[in-house]
Amino acid sequence: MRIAIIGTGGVGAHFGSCLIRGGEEVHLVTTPRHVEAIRGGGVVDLTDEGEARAHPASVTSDPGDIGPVDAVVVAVKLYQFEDATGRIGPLIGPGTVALTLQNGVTAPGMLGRRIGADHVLPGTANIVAWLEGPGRVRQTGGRPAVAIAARPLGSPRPDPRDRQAGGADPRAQALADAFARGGVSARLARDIDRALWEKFALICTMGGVNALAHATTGEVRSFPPTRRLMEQSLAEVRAVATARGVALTDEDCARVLAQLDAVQAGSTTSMQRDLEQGRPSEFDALNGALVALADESGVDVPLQRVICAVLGLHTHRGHV
Ligand SMILES: NC(=O)C1=CN([C@@H]2O[C@H](COP(=O)(O)OP(=O)(O)OC[C@H]3O[C@@H](n4cnc5c(N)ncnc54)[C@H](OP(=O)(O)O)[C@@H]3O)[C@@H](O)[C@H]2O)C=CC1
Ligand SMILES: CC(C)(CO)C(=O)C(=O)O
Repeated sequence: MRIAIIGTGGVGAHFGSCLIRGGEEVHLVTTPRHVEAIRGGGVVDLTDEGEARAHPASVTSDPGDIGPVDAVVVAVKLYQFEDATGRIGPLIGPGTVALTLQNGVTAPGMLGRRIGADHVLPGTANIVAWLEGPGRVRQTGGRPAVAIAARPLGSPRPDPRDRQAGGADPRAQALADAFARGGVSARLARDIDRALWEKFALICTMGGVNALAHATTGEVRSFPPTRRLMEQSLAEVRAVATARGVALTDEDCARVLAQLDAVQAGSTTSMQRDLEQGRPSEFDALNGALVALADESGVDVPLQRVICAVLGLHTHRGHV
């Protein structure tokens, strides 16, 4: 498959390396500092298994150098999204699909407004990865996973109770197969909205409450007062999801809580790490976006407001 990846940070560089090693024709679109490093030595991918080097078919800052591809994977931060996708045009042909892997629920709609909903496959990434330097990525915590919408954003939503309705789009299947060949656990999601909101609940809670408490997930979950904040955060996200037509069930919420209980005690999130290291962070596009959606829907989310106020102050000050 001919695949372009926009952004070579934690997510883009690791998945890029996997897709290259799985045999796909991978083109990377990234910032000049990564272009230079990757042209010189490939993508250096550091995992618990050791170091691997992967050489893409091309690496550039200009999508015009690549032209139309079968699939685009958008792997930039939410605050870089509009800028990075503003130049996506040359990569999109009539049959191209573009996968969004951002946390939160806003990226698919933003991309759909730009290139047309029929081209957009919303997705989620379950991975712990970060940049160690230009072209150099560290991934840890076991085999990463992606969930890819079985059908593009513009498709009518099949009734989730009807197992026969609305088969998978062959392009979504081909992309999932490519990830799987690269060693990534890949599944097609018939109800991607539910998957996005579940991940949103996890990230607003783990990232938001951890950063508010300046603590790891292990500390937050084992101290009863902060554990109650975790539970309150999940309940707030659930209320907003329900108001917006995505009725997360008790089982969905129990699954998210079980994930929070299962991650390694020292775990943090990418947003939290960015905040703690004084880098721009996605809190405004995650907990902040949740508050905006809650306001639109008339839902009260007092804890999310506190998280946003405190993290806003940290951002203003430049560090946690
Ligand atoms: N990291 C993780 O473990 C996880 C992250 N996510 C989500 O995935 C998304 C990506 O996160 P992550 O990989 O951590 O982010 P990173 O900050 O590590 O990577 C983003 C990359 O995009 C590059 N970039 C910035 N602007 C552009 C542009 N205009 N065109 C092309 N490339 C550009 C950046 O370059 P430069 O380095 O020069 O700034 C950087 O290399 C986020 O929405 C995050 O929430 C989801 C699950 C886990
Ligand atoms: C919580 C986690 C690690 C799950 O993939 C994540 O999404 C992030 O750090 O941004």
